[in-house]
Amino acid sequence: MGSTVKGTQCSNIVEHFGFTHLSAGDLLRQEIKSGSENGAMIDTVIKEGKIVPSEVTTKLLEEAITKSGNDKFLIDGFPRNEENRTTFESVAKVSPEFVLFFDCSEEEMERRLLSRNQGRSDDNIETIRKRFKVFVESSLPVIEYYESKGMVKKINAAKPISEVFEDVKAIFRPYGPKMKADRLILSNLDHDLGYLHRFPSDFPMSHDLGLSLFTHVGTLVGSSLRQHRQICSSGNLMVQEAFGRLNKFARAFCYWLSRASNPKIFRRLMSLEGPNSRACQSHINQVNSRVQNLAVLQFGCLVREEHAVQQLLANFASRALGRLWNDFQKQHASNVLTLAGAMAIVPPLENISLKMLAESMALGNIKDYVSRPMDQPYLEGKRIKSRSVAVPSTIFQGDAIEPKTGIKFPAFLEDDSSPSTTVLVGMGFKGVKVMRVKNLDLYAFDLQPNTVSEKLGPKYASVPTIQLKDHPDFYDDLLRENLPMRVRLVVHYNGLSIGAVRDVFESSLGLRLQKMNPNTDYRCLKTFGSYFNEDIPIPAGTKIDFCQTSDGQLITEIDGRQIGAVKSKDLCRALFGMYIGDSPVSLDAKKDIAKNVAGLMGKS
Ligand SMILES: Nc1ncnc2c1ncn2[C@@H]1O[C@H](COP(=O)(O)OP(=O)(O)OP(=O)(O)O)[C@@H](O)[C@H]1O
Ligand SMILES: O=c1ccn([C@@H]2O[C@H](COP(=O)(O)O)[C@@H](O)[C@H]2O)c(=O)[nH]1
Repeated sequence: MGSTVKGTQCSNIVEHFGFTHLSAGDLLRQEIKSGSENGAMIDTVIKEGKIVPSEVTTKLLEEAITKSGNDKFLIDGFPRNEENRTTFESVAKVSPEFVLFFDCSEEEMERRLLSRNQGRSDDNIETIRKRFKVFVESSLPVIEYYESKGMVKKINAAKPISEVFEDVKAIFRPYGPKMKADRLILSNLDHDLGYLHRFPSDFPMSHDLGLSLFTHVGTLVGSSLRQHRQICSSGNLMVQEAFGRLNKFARAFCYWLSRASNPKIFRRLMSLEGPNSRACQSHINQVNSRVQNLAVLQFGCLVREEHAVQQLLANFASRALGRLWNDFQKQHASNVLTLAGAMAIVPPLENISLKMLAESMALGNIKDYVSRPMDQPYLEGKRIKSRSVAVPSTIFQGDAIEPKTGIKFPAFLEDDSSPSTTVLVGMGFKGVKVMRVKNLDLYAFDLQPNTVSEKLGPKYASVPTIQLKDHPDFYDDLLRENLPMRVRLVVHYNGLSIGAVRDVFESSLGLRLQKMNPNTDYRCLKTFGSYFNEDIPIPAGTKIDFCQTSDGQLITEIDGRQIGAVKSKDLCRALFGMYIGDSPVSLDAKKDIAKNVAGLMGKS
């Protein structure tokens, strides 16, 4: 693609056709901001309008591909030269389905880039002209190569954005969510009863299979269960309730499945990197941990086994979990009803949103369970103790709207279904100058439910919720335990500069650090401040996230993009102390957080 409209059109394509957008230029710019060892070199190359060495860009793309969990990618602004192309193809062992070439005159490109106004170091006339030269010398030969293979689709990019997108849509339509030849076969909860369900032939089998299932499976489970006379004919209310939960859980599971385990990615990792590679193992571990959590969530409350129906359900569930892993390993279309069987024994979770259920299936390690051969009774003779991972109905069940500003905070962070998923436990707004910057006084506080229960549950189990918010040690423990947590600030007026944000944080954190530990190493603060680069725009609506990891890193993100990370437990404590420590930004919000944390620990 030429440099004219790529980013703009890629956003449209992603929205309509569900690809993962990987902009090589964006990945390189992120690398500069992350302060990595290659950062300075990349910065110089970009300012010169030249091309970064292939191995650097290829590695960044590979990492992003692995991380995405998707199998449909829109690679933007790459390969820039023949060497890029051959390096990527030899590493990734794939070539593109087709190449989009946006055609536009240099004058028009120049005009657009000069008015782009995103503070990019290469949006100046000298660099732009150098980039044009590099494009003709190095990038055009790549286009010619793909043209010789009949893979280039040319689009007139001189037209207005919406008209360009009409042409783009015509090209992408055949690649959108669409039925492939294969069919998904769903067997009944119990094979012995001989019931088999097939999806209709127009059932969509795209990369977002799970999301489509999300809508289909509810009806399907219901109809399948109705045929399961042995269980349903009794009209037993308890059985109906169990199936209601099963239905809901199956749908939540499908949603989760679509985001967490992607057999194609897994297969690719297996073949490219080998089963023992780090990437492959980390993917396996991720899925393992979710399966583990699923098991805990389901079997943790395996109650009153003497009841025949429960025994039957437990039996289905036990077999189903074993199959889940085997299906995943064999890249079979998942046997959804079998999986649904795993949902049969569930705690009463009616008030929790499907998405929350899906997202709460995380954490843990199930290596010793998943290696069991298929159909070996999965949990026979084993009782997993409940860790109460479900998010209670006392806390935010969906997106929460901060009442004074109308700004929405997600109950879960949208793009994260990993074990580090945090849930919203509090919001704060003061409407007056906080930390001397009025537009930064709105925030949300997120915590990871399982870790909270695990670390604080034992100590505070016997303390009534009402007392918890005034308990002298409670907030200290929250701050001391290195719990994964996040504060999201939302800029709610225009006109705030990143420099002002840096200044207020530097001075507030400096004071807190000094109070906490007069001998602290202030270099962490300097490093932290250095991430707030003057050219980062922060208009109203910008989200600034501070995340603490369990190993004491403070990660700063702006609109989902990491701008820096610094490892310092003191700095983490100082930062989160601003919200749940002494003299917090909002005392009400601090107390709300305590109440919701109590909920996460299973208190009502
Ligand atoms: N069809 C169009 N008509 C007018 N302006 C457009 C059109 N498409 C994009 N623009 C504007 O042109 C500028 C550059 O677009 P964009 O950032 O999408 O280009 P790009 O190809 O991704 O650039 P680069 O390769 O430098 O990252 C933006 O300010 C965008 O709003
Ligand atoms: O594969 C790549 C992609 C980009 N670069 C460098 O980054 C800038 C900006 O790229 P955009 O795609 O326009 O955002 C580009 O001029 C190159 O200097 C690269 O080296 N390799």
